[in-house]
Parts: sequence; structure tokens; C-alpha cells
Amino acid sequence: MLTPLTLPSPAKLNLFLHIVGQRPDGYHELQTLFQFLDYGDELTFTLTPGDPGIRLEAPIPGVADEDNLIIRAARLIAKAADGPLPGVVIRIDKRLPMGGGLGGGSSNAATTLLAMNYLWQLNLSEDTLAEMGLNLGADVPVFVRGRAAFGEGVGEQLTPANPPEDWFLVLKPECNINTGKIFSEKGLTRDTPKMTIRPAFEGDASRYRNDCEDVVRKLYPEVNQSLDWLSQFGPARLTGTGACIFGRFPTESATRIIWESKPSGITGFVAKGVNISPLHQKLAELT
Ligand SMILES: C[C@](O)(CO)[C@H](O)COP(=O)(O)OP(=O)(O)OC[C@H]1O[C@@H](n2ccc(N)nc2=O)[C@H](O)[C@@H]1O
Ligand SMILES: Nc1ncnc2c1ncn2[C@@H]1O[C@H](COP(=O)(O)OP(=O)(O)OP(=O)(O)O)[C@@H](O)[C@H]1O
Repeated sequence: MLTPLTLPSPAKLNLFLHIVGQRPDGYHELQTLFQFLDYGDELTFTLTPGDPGIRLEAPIPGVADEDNLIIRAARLIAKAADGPLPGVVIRIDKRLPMGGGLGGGSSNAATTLLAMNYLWQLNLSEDTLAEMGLNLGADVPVFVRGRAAFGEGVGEQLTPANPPEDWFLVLKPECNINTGKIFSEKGLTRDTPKMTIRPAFEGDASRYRNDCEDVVRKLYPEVNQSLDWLSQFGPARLTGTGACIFGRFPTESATRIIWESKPSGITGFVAKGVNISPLHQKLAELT
């Protein structure tokens, strides 16, 4: 067995999420601002030269291995190889809640694409990996590229951005939200006017909104209550289609004081917003 490679699989936040239209195929056109957090899952890859399979050390409860985005990503990139490849065993240390709007599954897929490109020495370009990633999910390309960005289209048209690297309190209300259900809600705002995206981000954070928030507040009282609680301390937003919400603060100590006073029973974490993905920071140390 070869030396295992452990890589981060960070969370993303949608600092804002505007729905600006709907495509003929039903998918919603978005304008969003993605930033990474220095918090997430960790994946460990061990090549197994004697055994050609792609395997998980242990499954994620509730996700069949065939559907796991890690396995799907490894199989997809393996197709780009000319000859036989050594196998791989992948261990997942899961910290991100599933169905939380933090992009955990998409991030796992991107970490796997970059890890296997490196370990199998495939030398595929970032553009090729981002294109492959889009077949696995709309949020995968931003994790492949690893830079905070404005996302347009379904989130795959990316323009690098530089929002302030503030601290965040992320809370996970006690419910799981299905993205498809929120996008199919009748009352969802779908006509926010398109903004002009500026490459150097100097936007006014007080104008940030998440167009899914009203519908999610109505359907999930747990999210409604958590947003009301966090709003006492400053603007609180939903990420993606929820269920996670976040508040943004200038210092770690201010964030931790609010974290200590959170209502009992609710889970979450404190993390720093970062404009270069922790995955890319780690990969840069290797090469
Ligand atoms: C909400 C975000 O997290 C923002 O970053 C992403 O746009 C979600 O993208 P995603 O994870 O690829 O979404 P999926 O979980 O595959 O989407 C489930 C379903 O939501 C609907 N959907 C999703 C994304 C989108 N832009 N428009 C949609 O209408 C589609 O019916 C899709 O079948
Ligand atoms: N490796 C994986 N990690 C997490 N979920 C996975 C994985 N592979 C497949 N899935 C499936 O993807 C679903 C969404 O999980 P994920 O953690 O990406 O949600 P999310 O944070 O709401 O994503 P998004 O912000 O992209 O909507 C899960 O409910 C699960 O069925």
C-alpha cells in the first residue's frame, strides 16, 4: 500500500442567492456569490496497486455507494485514462451536514476529481475537471476552481470575486431540506432583476438576499426561528436552499461569544470565510 493522501473538502456559503429566471428545462438561473469556509469534510485516498477497484472504506449512512458523489467522481475521471489504473480506497471524515446548503456532496466530488488527477497523474486541465464536475452537480465547478466567485447560469459561469474574509457562525436547524422541493415551490421568487457582475467585488452586503428564504421560512419553522434568533446580532442568511443559516462577524472572538449563547439543541460551527479553497492551499503545498 502507498502513503495515504488526506485532503480537505471544504464547505461553501452562498453569501447571496438571487433567482433571476427559469430555463425552458425548468432549471433556475441564479446569481450568487460563493465563498469557502476553512471548515469541512476530509477525504483520505490510498492507492492500491494490487487491486484495481474504486472503493469507500465505509459507506455514508443513507447514501448507496453507487450514488455517492465520491465514487461517481472517481469513476468519471478514471474514464479519461489511456491504460489500466491502480485502485483506490477512500476514507470519508464527514463533518458537513447533508442537505444543509453547504455543498458537502459537491465538494467531496471536486476533492475526488483533483485528488485522482494528481494520484493517477492524468494531467487534466482545470477547465476539463470543471466540465466533468458540472455533470455531477451545479456546485462542483466552483469547488474544482477553488476561488471565491460570482456564479451565474446554474452556478457554473464563474467570475472570481474577493469578498471580505470574515468569520461566520453557521447553524444547522433540526431539519433537512430537499433542493428540488424548494425550486418547485409555487411561491418562490423567480424574477429578481439581473445585476451587473463586477470582477472586483465591492458590493454592499446590506443588499444581500437569498430568494429561497421566504419559502423556506414558511415551510420550516425551525429555520424561521433560527433566523430570527441569529438576526438579533446582525444580518442572518440562508445558504443555498438551506437548511443551514449563517451570520457574519468581523472577529473570531465576537463570533464565539454568540456561538456560546446559542439556544440549546441546535448544532453548528464557527469558521472563517476564505477566498482560496483550503483544498487548493493544500494541493499547492504538494506540488
Ligand atoms: C442551491 C445551490 O446550492 C446554490 O449554490 C445549487 O444551485 C444547488 O445545485 P445542485 O446541488 O446541483 O442541485 P441539485 O440537488 O442537483 O438539484 C435538485 C433539483 O433542484 C432543481 N434545481 C437545481 C438547481 C437550479 N439552479 N435550478 C433548479 O431548478 C432541479 O429540479 C434539480 O433537479
Ligand atoms: N459524498 C456525499 N456527501 C454528501 N451527500 C452526498 C454524497 N454523495 C451523494 N450525496 C447525496 O447528495 C445529497 C445532498 O447532499 P449535500 O451535502 O451536497 O447537500 P447540500 O449541502 O444541500 O448541497 P447543495 O448546497 O449543493 O444543495 C445528500 O442528501 C445525499 O443523498
